[in-house]
Amino acid sequence: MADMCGGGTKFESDFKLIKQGAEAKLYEGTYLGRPTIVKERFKKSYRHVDLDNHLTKERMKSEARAVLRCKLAGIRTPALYLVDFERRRIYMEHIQNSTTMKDYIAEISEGTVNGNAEDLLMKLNPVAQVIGKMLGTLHANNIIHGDLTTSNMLLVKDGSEMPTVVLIDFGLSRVDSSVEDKGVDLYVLERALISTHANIDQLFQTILSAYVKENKTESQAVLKKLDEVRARGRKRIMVG
Ligand SMILES: Nc1ncnc2c1ncn2[C@@H]1O[C@H](COP(=O)(O)OP(=O)(O)OP(=O)(O)O)[C@@H](O)[C@H]1O
Repeated sequence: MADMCGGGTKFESDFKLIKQGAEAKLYEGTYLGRPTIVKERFKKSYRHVDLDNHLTKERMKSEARAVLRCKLAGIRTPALYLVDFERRRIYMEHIQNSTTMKDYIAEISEGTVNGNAEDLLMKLNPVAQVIGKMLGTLHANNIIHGDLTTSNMLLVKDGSEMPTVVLIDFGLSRVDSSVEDKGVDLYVLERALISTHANIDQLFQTILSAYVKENKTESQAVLKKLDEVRARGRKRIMVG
């Protein structure tokens, strides 16, 4: 094997496991001299091996395709360095000095006097604008993220006035999409915001206002779909 080195593999000596998620293991290290994150998807033993290989390969392909489309559209994502289908690994840029939006909101909330919602919204306004603009661009380019949560947005602390937001984890993404898909994408984000961050219902409105400006041609149709998806969600909750 090409990457064997001494008793262990070269990969294991070069990369350190940093997270074991539901779908994948995450490693950090250096690849071709650059700080790198490697995402290695698990084998699912409950699935037939051929089906599992096929599904994993498709997911990795759609992840790579979406990242490329984002780059063309000017949306910041980690650069892809290598896609190794055989070992189920994607090597990507390690976004340095970053924090997830989830942690950032929690951090800002802690520093807000008595959890004052107005104060909190004012502080989060610049980053909400950037997120809305980014999502408007994403959808205007027919890219669906598929898992828009505040853990999948990284905020780079580079001291600049305009926040830099990097979108990650495109494992459920698609690049061929309908207005319905876009409505669902926004609904996922709304639910994620409501369930993890109390006190900031208004934040989603700020994100939507910026979204509308960026995705002018179809935003009204997407917002209408969003309303329909919300209504379906409420019905499901009532029926149980
Ligand atoms: N390229 C990157 N640069 C910096 N940090 C990253 C990068 N990719 C992932 N992370 C960090 O690792 C976390 C998990 O990443 P990711 O969502 O891709 O993995 P996952 O296994 O799908 O996670 P989960 O099971 O929680 O959805 C992110 O929230 C982020 O903190």
